[in-house]
Amino acid sequence: MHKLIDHPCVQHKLAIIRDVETGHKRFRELATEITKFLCYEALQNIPTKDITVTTPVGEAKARKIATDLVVVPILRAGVGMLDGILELVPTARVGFVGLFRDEATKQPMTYYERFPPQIKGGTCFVVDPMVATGGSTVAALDLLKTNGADNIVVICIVTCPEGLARVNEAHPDVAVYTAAIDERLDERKYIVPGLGDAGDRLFGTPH
Ligand SMILES: O=P(O)(O)OC[C@H]1O[C@H](OP(=O)(O)OP(=O)(O)O)[C@H](O)[C@@H]1O
Ligand SMILES: O=c1cc[nH]c(=O)[nH]1
Ligand SMILES: [Mg+2]
Repeated sequence: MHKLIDHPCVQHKLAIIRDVETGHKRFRELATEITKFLCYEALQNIPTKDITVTTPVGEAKARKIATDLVVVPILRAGVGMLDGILELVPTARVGFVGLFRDEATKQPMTYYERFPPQIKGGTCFVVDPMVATGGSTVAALDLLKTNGADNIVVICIVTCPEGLARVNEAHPDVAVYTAAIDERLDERKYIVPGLGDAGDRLFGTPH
């Protein structure tokens, strides 16, 4: 399952973050701003509990979030989405998956994993700006599930049909929230038109 967030505010920011002229400072700011909108949408279906609060005037029926939230950025580029989620959900816990895509084989290589115990029973948000072949996302989801997570949502900024199909085939229970579903992958397995190398654009490293 996937959900494309087509809201004008998201699409306006997406237009700027895609632009090759946008530098790393503005790119980082936009990644945070876009992530906040995507996270807001992804939070729509999290468990809540009914409570009663006493206002100065009377008793009000109310709802509070009733799940532990764990954000899991995929290093490195996923870190660019962490602040946006934490601004929206400051109490979220944070786990990390370190993965990079081998330049030659395009296969994800895992170099780090660290999760809080609340991935079991809580709601996990895996964040990475790009779901290209989907290999990195599937590897992160495999790791999380092996460690006991069973309620996971993916938030990305740009994906493509191939990546969505791969994630959906391996993990049909996981919803992917995205600001864009682009046309295709090129011969280097970059998303076209995409936004280039998200990690390099976020952190100002040369590609
Ligand atoms: O869907 P895939 O085909 O697996 O590609 C997407 C992955 O590639 C990028 O990371 P990269 O390997 O460049 O690592 P980095 O974040 O350290 O730059 C991106 O941030 C995803 O993690
Ligand atoms: O288009 C792409 C594909 C993989 N990783 C990126 O950063 N961008
Ligand atoms: Mg990169």
